[in-house]
Amino acid sequence: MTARTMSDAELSGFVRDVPDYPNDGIMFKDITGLLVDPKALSEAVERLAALVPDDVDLVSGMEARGFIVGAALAFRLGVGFVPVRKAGKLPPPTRSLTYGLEYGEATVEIREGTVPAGARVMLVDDVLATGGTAAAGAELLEQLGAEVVGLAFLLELEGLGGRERLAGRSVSTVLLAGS
Ligand SMILES: O=P(O)(O)OC[C@H]1O[C@H](OP(=O)(O)OP(=O)(O)O)[C@H](O)[C@@H]1O
Ligand SMILES: Nc1ncnc2[nH]cnc12
Repeated sequence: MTARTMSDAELSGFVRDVPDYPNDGIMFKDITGLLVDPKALSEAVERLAALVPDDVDLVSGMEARGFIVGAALAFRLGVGFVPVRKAGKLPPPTRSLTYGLEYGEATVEIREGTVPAGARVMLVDDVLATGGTAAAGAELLEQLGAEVVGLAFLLELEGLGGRERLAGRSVSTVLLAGS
C-alpha cells in the first residue's frame, strides 16, 4: 500500500464548504479543488484503494461525481468500472430502480449485461449524505446479480443518517465532515 502523503486536515482543506447551495440550509461540500490538485487527487484515490478488499472484480460509481472517483479507483486497482446512471441516459437494455429522496424521488439505471452474475463489486461515491443514492445503487447492482462487497466514500457527512440507511452493509469513508 502507498504511504499517506497528507494528514486528514490537509486533505480536507481541499474540500470547500459552500453555504446555502443548492438550497437554503445546505452546506455543500465542493470537491473540485481536490480533483484539480494532483497530489490531493492521488492521495484520495490511494486512500480509497486502501478501503477495497483484495478480490474485487469491478468498481461501480454513482453519476456524476462518483464516476470521477470511481473510474480513477478502478484504474488504480486494474479492474473495470460500472456506471450507475441517472434516468434516461443509457440506451436499452437497462434495469432501473426508483427510490425516495428527502423530498420526491429519483431513478438510477445500469445497462443490463455489464455485471456478470456473482461479480464482487465495490460501490464508490464522493459523498455519503442521507445514503439514499448509494442504497439504490447497491440494490440495483444486487438485482443484476452482483455481490456488493462494500461501499466507499471520499466524504461522509455526519448527522444525515447515511450509515443507518446502509445498515448491514460494509461502509467505509476517507474523511468525515459535519453537515
Ligand atoms: O447520500 P445522498 O443523500 O443520497 O446524497 C449523496 C449523493 O448526492 C450527490 O450527488 P448529486 O445527486 O448531487 O449529483 P452529482 O454527482 O451529479 O452532482 C453525491 O455525489 C451523491 O451521489
Ligand atoms: N452537502 C452536500 N455536499 C455535496 N454533495 C452532497 N450530496 C448530498 N449532500 C451533499
